[in-house]
Amino acid sequence: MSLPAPEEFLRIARGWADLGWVRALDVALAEQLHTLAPAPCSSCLLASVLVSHQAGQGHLLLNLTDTQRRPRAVIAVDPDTDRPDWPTPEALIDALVEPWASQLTAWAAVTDGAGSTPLVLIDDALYLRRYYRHETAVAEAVAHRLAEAPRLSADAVRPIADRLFPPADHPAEAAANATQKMACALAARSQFAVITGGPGTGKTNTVIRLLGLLQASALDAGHPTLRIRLAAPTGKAAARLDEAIGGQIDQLRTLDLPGGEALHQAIPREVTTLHRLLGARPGTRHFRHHAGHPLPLDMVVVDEASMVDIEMMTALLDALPAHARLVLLGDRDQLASVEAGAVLGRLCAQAEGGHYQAETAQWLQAATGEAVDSSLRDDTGRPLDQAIAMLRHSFRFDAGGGIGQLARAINTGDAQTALNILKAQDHDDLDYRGLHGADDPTVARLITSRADYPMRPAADAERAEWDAWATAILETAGQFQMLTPLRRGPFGADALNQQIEQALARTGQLGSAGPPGRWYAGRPVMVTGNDYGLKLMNGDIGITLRVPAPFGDPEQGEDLRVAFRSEGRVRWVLPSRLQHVETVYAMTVHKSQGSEFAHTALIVPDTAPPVLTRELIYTAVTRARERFTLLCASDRVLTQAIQRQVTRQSQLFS
Ligand SMILES: Nc1ncnc2c1ncn2[C@@H]1O[C@H](COP(=O)(O)OP(=O)(O)OP(=O)(O)O)[C@@H](O)[C@H]1O
Repeated sequence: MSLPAPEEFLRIARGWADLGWVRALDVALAEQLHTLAPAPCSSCLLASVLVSHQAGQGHLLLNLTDTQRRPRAVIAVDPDTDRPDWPTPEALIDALVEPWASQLTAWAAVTDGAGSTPLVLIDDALYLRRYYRHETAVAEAVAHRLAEAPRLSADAVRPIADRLFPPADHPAEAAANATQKMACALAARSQFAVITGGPGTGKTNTVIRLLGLLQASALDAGHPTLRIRLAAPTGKAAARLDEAIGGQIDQLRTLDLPGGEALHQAIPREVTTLHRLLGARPGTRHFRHHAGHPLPLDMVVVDEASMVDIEMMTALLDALPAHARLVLLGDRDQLASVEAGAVLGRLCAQAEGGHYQAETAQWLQAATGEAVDSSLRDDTGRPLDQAIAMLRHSFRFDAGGGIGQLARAINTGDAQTALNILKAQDHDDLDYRGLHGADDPTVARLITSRADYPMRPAADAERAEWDAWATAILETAGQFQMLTPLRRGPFGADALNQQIEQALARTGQLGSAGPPGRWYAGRPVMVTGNDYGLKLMNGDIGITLRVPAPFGDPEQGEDLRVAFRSEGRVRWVLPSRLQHVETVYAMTVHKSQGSEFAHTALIVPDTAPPVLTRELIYTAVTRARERFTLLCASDRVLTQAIQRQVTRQSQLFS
């Protein structure tokens, strides 16, 4: 077949949008571009629909060669959809005869980055200009920081590093300590560093020691201490880091570091969100801090960096003063942000192999007394590799534990071993249950049989008692979380939440199920957008409770309030003030990122949606601290998911 004329193509593309194959937004872009700069042929408009579609899938670019080679990897058409009598995207991609890139070069909407055209073509990578700009800005800012000479001499680092990481007795711990010590020194050496590792590998422990090292050496040299802020992409992740660091900072006191009390005063204990740090302006994409008004800081540490998308990373690098250090912490194997650009994944793509040059290895040995393993040496390693440390020993999941073994099998794509581990029933921390359809009562039973909630205070109790009660309830509710890959459909979070509400109503655990979104005592909700007025952040979880209003005065009657814990205290919010919340007996795995629960249960549906990937299953499993349950409707779907790894299209750090 031959390609249709541009106008006819746009009509076909609108049909694709009606069928849900692409977004209306993707077609609107092509229409707008064609109005501004008429396309010489429809292959140009096809490319513009696809590059926008790719952005919606989290990719920064459309690779033209790969798209022609494997159209289905870019746009998979649902085989069950009634096909119209017009061509599919795949058929049109197959019909391209002329070299696609040279057709695009002839279009006024495309340049190689010069000017301000909406599309940019670099070799055979087509970008929306916005993402091209972000990718270039992030790559340049990181390269600039990496090019700076080492900040600290190995001789200055050594005595402090030795105190920070005293020798451990147990061989496994001694090895983990040595890796953390090297990661800490590596991060101290340059202005940009990444510390990656799975759950409980000591990223936080290492970074707190890094802060101790930097502040102690500043004090030792008679310099002012660094102005440091700790941040995370979501409120929930910030709160979790906040809880984790207190004890680890206190441990520093026992290590006899230079600087004494002044050192402890110089270690920040508060964690903020990136939005707050940069000064988000409600309703705009702009921040108060940027290159023209940089952050008044010498160092920023970002935890859960896998959730940081390219746009946020650009904004952060833009707002950092040129001299400031940036340290990113995160698990590179976790799901990337839903937004475009898997920045941490790209940064750490080679982390497994180390790739440390001789100079780095010598510096590390001098700074820590530890030798870099020969398997991690590579004299052709890139400057970026010299600033990336990977922690490999988990203190949370012992080597013999089920969750740790399962996470490892998933990460290596070994679906058969993962299934064997799950089904062997010989790990106390794992549980596998078959699901017979989405309305299998097993799902609701996990919620209705939850631990009992603490006793309600007396009606005339003071506010402090209600706060303590709400805290205990939030803790109990936070012990278990049901996770699903999907939002919609029978196995999606929306349907599961309704099903669970109905089951709770049947067992008398709530008044009546009512329509979705109705407020009732016991309803757990998650905030889905930052609300600066209420001091609630995206990802914060609250629980609806019936309490005297006002507290301490039962005569006035009772009312529903949603209790949240934020910034170390309970915040009671009127339900009507919560504009962006959803019920979270079940939540999507994407929403669970940055959170952790004693027990999680993951639903694997009976068909494989594109979102069900290795990263998603790994993220769900590693949300569990003590116990993981798999509710599996199809072993085949689980196997396919573990074998499917997403590669976000991008040229960042390539
Ligand atoms: N070198 C070490 N020796 C002994 N215990 C350690 C060491 N490093 C970390 N731990 C302990 O292991 C646990 C996990 O450490 P940490 O919180 O630093 O890991 P993490 O990688 O930041 O975890 P997460 O994935 O939850 O962010 C903590 O209880 C910590 O005290």
